[in-house]
Amino acid sequence: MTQTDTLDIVRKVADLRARVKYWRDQGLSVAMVPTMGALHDGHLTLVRAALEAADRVVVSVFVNPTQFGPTEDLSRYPRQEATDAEALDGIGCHLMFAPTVEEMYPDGFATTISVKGVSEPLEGACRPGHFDGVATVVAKLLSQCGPDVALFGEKDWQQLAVIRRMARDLDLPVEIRGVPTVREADGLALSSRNAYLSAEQRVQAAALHRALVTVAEGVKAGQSPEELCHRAAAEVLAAGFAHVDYIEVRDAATMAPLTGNGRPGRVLAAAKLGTTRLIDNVAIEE
Ligand SMILES: Nc1ncnc2c1ncn2[C@@H]1O[C@H](COP(=O)(O)OP(=O)(O)OP(=O)(O)O)[C@@H](O)[C@H]1O
Ligand SMILES: CC(C)(CO)[C@@H](O)C(=O)[O-]
Ligand code: BAL
Repeated sequence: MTQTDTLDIVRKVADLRARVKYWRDQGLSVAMVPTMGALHDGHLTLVRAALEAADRVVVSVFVNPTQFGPTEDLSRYPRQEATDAEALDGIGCHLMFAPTVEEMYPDGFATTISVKGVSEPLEGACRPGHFDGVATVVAKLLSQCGPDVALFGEKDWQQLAVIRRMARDLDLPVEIRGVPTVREADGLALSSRNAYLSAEQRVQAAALHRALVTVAEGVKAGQSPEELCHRAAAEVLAAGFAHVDYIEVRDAATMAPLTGNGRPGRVLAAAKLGTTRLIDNVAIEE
């Protein structure tokens, strides 16, 4: 098998496995960054961290249909593989794994991974079945690639918590690493879905992060989380958002309500700006 300095693209699980075996035979370590493509600087930050973490980096680009609800944006989700490949090549990524839906879910596919507890509230409650789709596809990607380390963004904090739980529960031989959220100058978390926003909405969008920071600071100062979250939701609506799905303070690892037992907390939110659903979260500093 040849090994070039430029990015290679494979679409078959067998080809991914062959490439990883080739690297393993040379004693090289492997990192994986799962994505749904439409890559932005948040993704590229994960890839740069992966390049620091291992000798070889695989980025998967797969818009996973099973994590989208029937009324969600699967058909209009941005797809731009050529641009993604160029961006990955430009920063020294070694391999892009871009399977088809048939390759990932062949006829007769019948298995779902469901992570209880941590996947149930917040995103799990708003998007029924979403985390089953995420957990199942991430388990498959990790099994197909067999990396030493897999990197995920803290922007999707609950997703990271679900994946950590799954990896522990299934004894997956991989380190799950979180990477801090990359933000625009006004605080908006980079997200592929930001591409849906109009110029006016793009300005309004920063209100979500501002509201989360206010809640986190208030909780740290000893104010009531319920009152803070209630006020934050009102601020977000006043800024132009159409609907707040949730703004809540939770245990950072389990997503259970925070009980003041000294465990780290997180403020998490999802809200709709026009038809675009944005999510974000911030830490409650100790
Ligand atoms: N701003 C960001 N900072 C850090 N990581 C990010 C950021 N945005 C996305 N990621 C991470 O990149 C990985 C792939 O995410 P994904 O392809 O869904 O992109 P996205 O921008 O989150 O898109 P979406 O609009 O679907 O939320 C995930 O681990 C996600 O948490
Ligand atoms: C982890 C993931 C790639 C699984 O499809 C997706 O949920 C995402 O991009 O965050
Ligand atoms: N970044 C999370 C993937 C999703 O919203 O489906």
